[in-house]
Amino acid sequence: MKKIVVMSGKGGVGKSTVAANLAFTLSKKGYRTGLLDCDIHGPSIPKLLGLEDVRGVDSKEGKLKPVEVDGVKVFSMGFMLPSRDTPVVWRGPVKHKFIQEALQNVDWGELDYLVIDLPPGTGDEVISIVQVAKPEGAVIVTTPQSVALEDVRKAVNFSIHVGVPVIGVIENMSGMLCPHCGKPIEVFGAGGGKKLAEEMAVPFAGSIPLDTTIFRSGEDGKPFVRTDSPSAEIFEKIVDELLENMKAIEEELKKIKEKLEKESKEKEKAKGEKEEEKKEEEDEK
Ligand SMILES: Nc1ncnc2c1ncn2[C@@H]1O[C@H](COP(=O)(O)OP(=O)(O)OP(=O)(O)O)[C@@H](O)[C@H]1O
Repeated sequence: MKKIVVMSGKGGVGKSTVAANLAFTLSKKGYRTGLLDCDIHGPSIPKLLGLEDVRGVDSKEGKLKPVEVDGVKVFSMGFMLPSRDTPVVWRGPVKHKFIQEALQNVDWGELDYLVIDLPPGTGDEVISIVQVAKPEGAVIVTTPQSVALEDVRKAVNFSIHVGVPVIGVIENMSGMLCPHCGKPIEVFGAGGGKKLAEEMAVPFAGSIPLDTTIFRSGEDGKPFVRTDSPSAEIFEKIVDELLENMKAIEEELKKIKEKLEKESKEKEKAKGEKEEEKKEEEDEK
């Protein structure tokens, strides 16, 4: 099971929308997919998928059972909270324990991909989740404004620090088509995400426009990739890009690992030969 975390430098940029639709696109491509919402303070996945009333967990032999939505197995930290209106007022260690239990005890069965929706930012909870989950790739979601882009720098540096490769930066709410004249309007600007990704030498996966279909789908509890909107097609290409990047990074890491193993074996061999020579010299003496 490959784990992909979806993160953002700041809140409200569309991270959960991307996480949910990434999971449904992977499932559409034939992969067995799970979606884990790790945002304790503001779990949005239940709302985006019409699961707000799911409460409590159907546990099987001490395992937490995910809810299946159109072939995608979904589990939200929100399912474990007493009610959707209850704020979480736990201190760090309690939250860490809760996160650890949820991450280790969900009964996913056989999966190809697990998409993890992280809380916004790079705080304590994000560190806990990444340490426990050990993901293979990170997707960073941003919007074009400079305030959001500044936080992306932090998110990229965080990924580098914790050793999770960035498989793509996605610029969300990147312009919209005027419903009257059809011309593009750059509501929050555009292109900043791509520039920043280039600057920080991480892959850029694509831009998603500000689109009323995306907003409406979220309100109706349905993934927008299940609609016939142009944004669904755009998103499918973004997912292809993410998968290609992930594959390329995996191959690169495999090569590095093989090179290091070869070097270590050669070092061991040389060391053995040296010791042998030394022993022979001593014997001769
Ligand atoms: N491209 C878009 N076009 C229109 N609406 C969008 C788009 N992307 C996201 N939205 C809407 O913006 C709102 C916030 O999205 P979402 O919950 O995915 O953000 P988030 O970054 O996960 O937020 P949080 O920080 O609270 O977890 C939702 O109502 C969603 O439907």
